[in-house]
Amino acid sequence: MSRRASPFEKWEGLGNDFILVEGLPLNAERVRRLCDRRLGIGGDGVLLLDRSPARMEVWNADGSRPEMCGNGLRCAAAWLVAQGLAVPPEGLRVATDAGEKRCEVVVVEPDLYEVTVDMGCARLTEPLSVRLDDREHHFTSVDMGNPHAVTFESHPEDAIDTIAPRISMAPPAGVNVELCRMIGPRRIEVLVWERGVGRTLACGTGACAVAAAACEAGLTPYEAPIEVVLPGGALTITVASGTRAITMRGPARRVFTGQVVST
Ligand SMILES: N[C@@H](CCC[C@H](N)C(=O)O)C(=O)O
Repeated sequence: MSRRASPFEKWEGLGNDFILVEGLPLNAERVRRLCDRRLGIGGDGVLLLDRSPARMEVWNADGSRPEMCGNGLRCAAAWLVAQGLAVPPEGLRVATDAGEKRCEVVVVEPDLYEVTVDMGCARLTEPLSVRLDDREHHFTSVDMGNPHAVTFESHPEDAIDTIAPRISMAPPAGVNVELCRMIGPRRIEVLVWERGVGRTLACGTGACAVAAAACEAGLTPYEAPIEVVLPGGALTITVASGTRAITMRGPARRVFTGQVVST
């Protein structure tokens, strides 16, 4: 039996880590094996990338296919630049299942990049209320291409591991859950439970959804940079008033390279 080796790179954005591959045939089972932290490479997801035209396809660690990934997109854009792709003056355009996104990539040091992304417009959808263990939980639903349930209600300390996984199963397709606390006029602390992954150190689309929900609730102003502080670090998010068009700025780092070996 012949063994084929395909190159991969491992990248992370605030500890949200991804296996980046090009031209590797994927299915749910293969993605689960690649993302397994003991039996595979380990990661919160796999990003299948094309250079020309630039495109990112996202897979969650459980083998499901979300529409969009903010931290992943910063990694994908930085990867394209690291491959030597010529970047037009107006920035890089990367196609995703949630539409084309414009990215600006700055090299900070070898293997570390700062990426600013036009994430498109946050869309507020039907609020979500869930009754669990005799308590009603209220969430602002925000569509960033993928679905988010955001709350500023106070919760017990373990809620991210106890309540959030149950909320994340909300029909029809599940949601990413963000438990938030204002810690300054333009600073928000957030814990994330990601659909198809579990608790992660950061979520880019989640940070955008949180900022949009906070502006909508009058907790922080539109048009000014908001610092969203996640366990893995902070992202800077700006929400335009009216359109709710969002920009996200944060790091992307190449961690290692290797080969996927398969028979
Ligand atoms: N980590 C991501 C979001 C990845 C997709 C998400 N788990 C979903 O199922 O929608 C981000 O940085 O945005």
